[in-house]
Amino acid sequence: MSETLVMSESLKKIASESLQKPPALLTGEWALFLDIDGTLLEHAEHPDAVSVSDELRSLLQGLDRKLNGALAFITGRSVAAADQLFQPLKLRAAGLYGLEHRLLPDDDVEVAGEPADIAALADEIQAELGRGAYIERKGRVLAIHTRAAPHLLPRATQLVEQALATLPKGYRVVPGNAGVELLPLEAAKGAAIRRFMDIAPFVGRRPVFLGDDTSDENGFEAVNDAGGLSIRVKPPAHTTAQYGLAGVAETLAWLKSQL
Ligand SMILES: O=P(O)(O)OC[C@H]1O[C@H](O[C@H]2O[C@H](CO)[C@@H](O)[C@H](O)[C@H]2O)[C@H](O)[C@@H](O)[C@@H]1O
Ligand SMILES: [Mg+2]
Repeated sequence: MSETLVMSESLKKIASESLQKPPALLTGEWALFLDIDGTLLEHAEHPDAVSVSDELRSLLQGLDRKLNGALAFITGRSVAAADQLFQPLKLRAAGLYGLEHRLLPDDDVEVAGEPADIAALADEIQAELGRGAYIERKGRVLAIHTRAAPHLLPRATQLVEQALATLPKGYRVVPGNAGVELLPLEAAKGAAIRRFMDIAPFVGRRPVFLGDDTSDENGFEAVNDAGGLSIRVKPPAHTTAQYGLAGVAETLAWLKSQL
């Protein structure tokens, strides 16, 4: 390895390690936006294999109360999937990277169907990758999970990238955690956060967003621009987040300290 490469690798490490833990701060002035997987929940082998403890439910309920409702999930899962996980707790939520919004905890969310071209693509990818990959079909969003067969990730990524040429314009490919996702351009966590920030009880507060993934970077930019606070869980070498937390356990401890 060249000396320059060694030096830049060690500089990257320092950059990531130098991210400070976030300060204690949640008062009535703040609005809290939370990613789910990898932030509140440790990753599991399969999307359906995660579970939510009663302790986490009460923590979220307590924070929601403390913030007078200015708390929302901002997740790549659908709102229905988030509800299923956290039941009976229902919170405000943006699902599918902001394609779905539940602005009030009890509102219904209209579930969009799967377009024919996305359905055909999902079938083709499943046939090509076989059972080692799990294709999560989320209407207009496709997640190809390769956690159980990591060697399939490069091919999975190639297949969705190739599909961009044949699909109607307006889709993009985003790296997931042990997988890759295909999503409409308008599905972006930053836009989802901005939408909440325009309405009560969020309006006028400063946003805080916690997330752990590439798709969360856009949310970090949105809260940075709004004078808020961005926190990356397990921060990599490069992130636009201002603060870092080492993992799910440290994130939950920080959230608890805000009650
Ligand atoms: O935005 P998030 O709330 O973090 O959701 C992102 C995706 O999370 C889920 O997939 C990831 O977590 C699974 C459970 O740990 C894991 O098996 C998978 O490998 C991860 O990629 C979820 O299934 C996706 O729909 C979300 O988009
Ligand atoms: Mg996540």
